[in-house]
This record gives sequence, C-alpha cells and structure tokens, in this order.
Amino acid sequence: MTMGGDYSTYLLDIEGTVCPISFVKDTLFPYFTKQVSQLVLQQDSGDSPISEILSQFYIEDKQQLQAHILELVANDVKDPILKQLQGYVWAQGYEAGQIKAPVYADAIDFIKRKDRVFIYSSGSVKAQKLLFGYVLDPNVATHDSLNLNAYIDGYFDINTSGKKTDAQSYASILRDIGVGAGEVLFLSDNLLELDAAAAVGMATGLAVRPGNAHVPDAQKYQIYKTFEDL
Ligand SMILES: CSCCC(=O)C(=O)COP(=O)(O)O
Ligand SMILES: [Mg+2]
Repeated sequence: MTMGGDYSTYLLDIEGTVCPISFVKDTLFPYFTKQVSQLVLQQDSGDSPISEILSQFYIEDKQQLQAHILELVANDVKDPILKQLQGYVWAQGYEAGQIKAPVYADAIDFIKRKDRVFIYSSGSVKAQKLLFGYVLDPNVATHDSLNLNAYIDGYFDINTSGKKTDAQSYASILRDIGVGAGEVLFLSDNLLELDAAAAVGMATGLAVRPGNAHVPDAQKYQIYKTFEDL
C-alpha cells in the first residue's frame, strides 16, 4: 500500500493531530480558566448563551460551580456542557486577536489539497470552526491569520456524534457523511479513538507529532509524522 492509500474522505482529530497538544493545554485551557470567575458571576445577568449553558450544570452555588468547571478543565474531562462553554469563551479570544491556532503547515496544505475533509474533535463544533477560522499563517511574518473553514466539508463533536472512543460514534459519522467505511481514513493521536474507528471498518493512521504522549504499541498502527505523503 502507498503511504496515503486510496481514500475519498479524510476524518481528522485536532489536538495532537493537526495542531500541538501544547496549544490546547497552554493556550486554550488557561485562556478559558482565566475567564471562569467572571463567567460564573455573570450567570444571573441575562439569557445570554453563556448563562444558558452554565445553567445546564444545575449547580446553584457560584463557588461550587466555579470549582466544578475548574476541576473538569484540570482533568481534561470531555464534558459536553464544558465543551460548549469553552467555544463561547474562546470566541472572545479569537475575535480579539488574542488567540491564533498553530495548525501544522503540512496539515494546512493537506486540508487545502484534499477534496473531502471532515473534523471530529471533543472540542465543540463552534470551537472547531473558530480554530480553523483563525489559523496562524506559517508562511507570512505578519499578524494575519488564515481561514480554513471553506476547505472543510463538515464538523463533528461529542454532542453531534458521541464520545470519540465509542465505535458507534464513527458509525454515526459515516451515516452523516454518506460514505462507506472503507473510503475513509481517520487520523488521530489517540489509540482508543483509532481502535473505535477501525471497529466500524475505517482505515486509521496514528499521528505522531512533537510533544505527543509516547505510544507503547505504535508499531501496530500506520504512523504519520507529517501529512505530506498523504
Ligand atoms: C476544537 S479545539 C479544542 C480542543 C479540545 O477542547 C479538546 O478537548 C481536544 O480534543 P481532541 O478530540 O481534538 O483531541
Ligand atoms: Mg487528539
């Protein structure tokens, strides 16, 4: 088989696959946690989307609510309500020019070059569109950013499709995309996600990027250090 195989459709994870884990852990999560106190204080101030999302935690006490959210972030819990909330908070940072996503240059090229590219991340669809809407341009020494959304054919998250470690989630995505499993290559840094996708017949590739966690059984998977050859 060639490095790239023969796929009509590509499904991409985000963190550790198209951008460094450090961007999420050292930029996105700290930006969010800095805003949490303010967010919680504003909870009664109206029917904004953020207040509506916060109410879904069903925690009345503001200190308890704040502690609960901080604990979810500290433990990187893929909680659907937290993920919705993060999207709204990060929007402020992206729109103010404070956050730009360091998507790998080969991933930018890949997304532009391939006809059918879909994204599946634990980050909400809103957060995904922001990330790809404000990409740090690797080729230009300016403060400009790239918008890759026009090159992406669809977005899936844990609200639309379920947990990334469940095979059923990939079956649901296949139904939504309307292709057979054998036509799809799913790329991720997480073996549990790759195994879940493989269980429904998708081809899988392990993204090995700088800063990713060591993968003990990496040799069992097709490894991609870059998407240049895909
Ligand atoms: C959409 S960017 C935010 C990333 C995030 O919140 C996250 O949990 C990363 O999950 P992934 O499935 O992309 O590894
Ligand atoms: Mg990942």
